[in-house]
Amino acid sequence: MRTRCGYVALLGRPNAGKSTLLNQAVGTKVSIVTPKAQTTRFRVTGIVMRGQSQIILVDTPGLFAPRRRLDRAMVASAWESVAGADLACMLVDAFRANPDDLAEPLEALANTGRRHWLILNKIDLLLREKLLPLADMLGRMGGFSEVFMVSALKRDGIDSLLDAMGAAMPEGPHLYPPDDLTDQTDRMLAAELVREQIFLQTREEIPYGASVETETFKDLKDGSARIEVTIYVARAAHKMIILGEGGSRVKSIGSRARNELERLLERRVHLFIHVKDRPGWDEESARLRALGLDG
Ligand SMILES: Nc1nc2c(ncn2[C@@H]2O[C@H](COP(=O)(O)OP(=O)(O)OP(=O)(O)O)[C@@H](O)[C@H]2O)c(=O)[nH]1
Repeated sequence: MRTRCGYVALLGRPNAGKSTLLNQAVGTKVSIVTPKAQTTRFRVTGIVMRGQSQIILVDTPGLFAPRRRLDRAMVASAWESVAGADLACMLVDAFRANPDDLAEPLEALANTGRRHWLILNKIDLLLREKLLPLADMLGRMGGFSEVFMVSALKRDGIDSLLDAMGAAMPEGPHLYPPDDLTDQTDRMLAAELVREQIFLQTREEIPYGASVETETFKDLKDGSARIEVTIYVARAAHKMIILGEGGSRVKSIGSRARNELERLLERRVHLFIHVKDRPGWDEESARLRALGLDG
């Protein structure tokens, strides 16, 4: 039997549920999930085997109107993922969908000339009578060749979606070994899990102004890992908030991130967190390059 392999770009407004879908598809956490919008900054791939098909899923930063430079870079990065993909999937939060708000990205997607599918997510929050007309309207607006209705959270409809994706991949050799789940390194995962905790444990603009980098990742003789990460914050005042009274918040960020890391890496982890302020970090092109988002 011939093998198939291809790239699927996952697109969608912030908070549509792309990371949740990616993690469900892969079967483990490869992308951080928070209730707040715009948490995805890296293009993370998840690799899913479906019979003879290898599906390489690319999670993209949220598509939204560019305001600051980092935002523009994130939007550009999302469209770049589409250009390199065999299939583009537009994920829409069916519960909060506003067709007017979607007109522009749907048109832009249709104009790429790539094969594109619509995935209506969060159907667990919606009655069927509301869902079907929405699917019909968006399906026509975006010229989608297929429309799927899923609940990424409840894993409803995910298997049929993956079966269809597998069958839609072009014939070709697999690009990754069959047991690879992602191309995200453990270094990147460590930084992302710390960033996830910043999103979960601080409020308002603080998480959006913070970036996290893994400085060292050492394998120790006893099988554990020694990891040092730095949290860069946009303002000195944010540093105080992230540290918390007597360092209590950064301790809590560190211990939750470490627990997650130990669970996912299946090894003991010693995690050290430094907090530094670097005003205007998100305007620096060097930092954008470090995030893989220059342009
Ligand atoms: N009820 C419900 N909630 C969902 C579903 N899928 C995702 N969510 C929730 O929606 C929120 C956003 O999910 P994410 O997966 O982080 O969304 P995202 O599209 O990756 O967001 P960005 O990182 O902002 O691009 C989280 O609180 C999820 O738990 C779903 O099928 N049903």
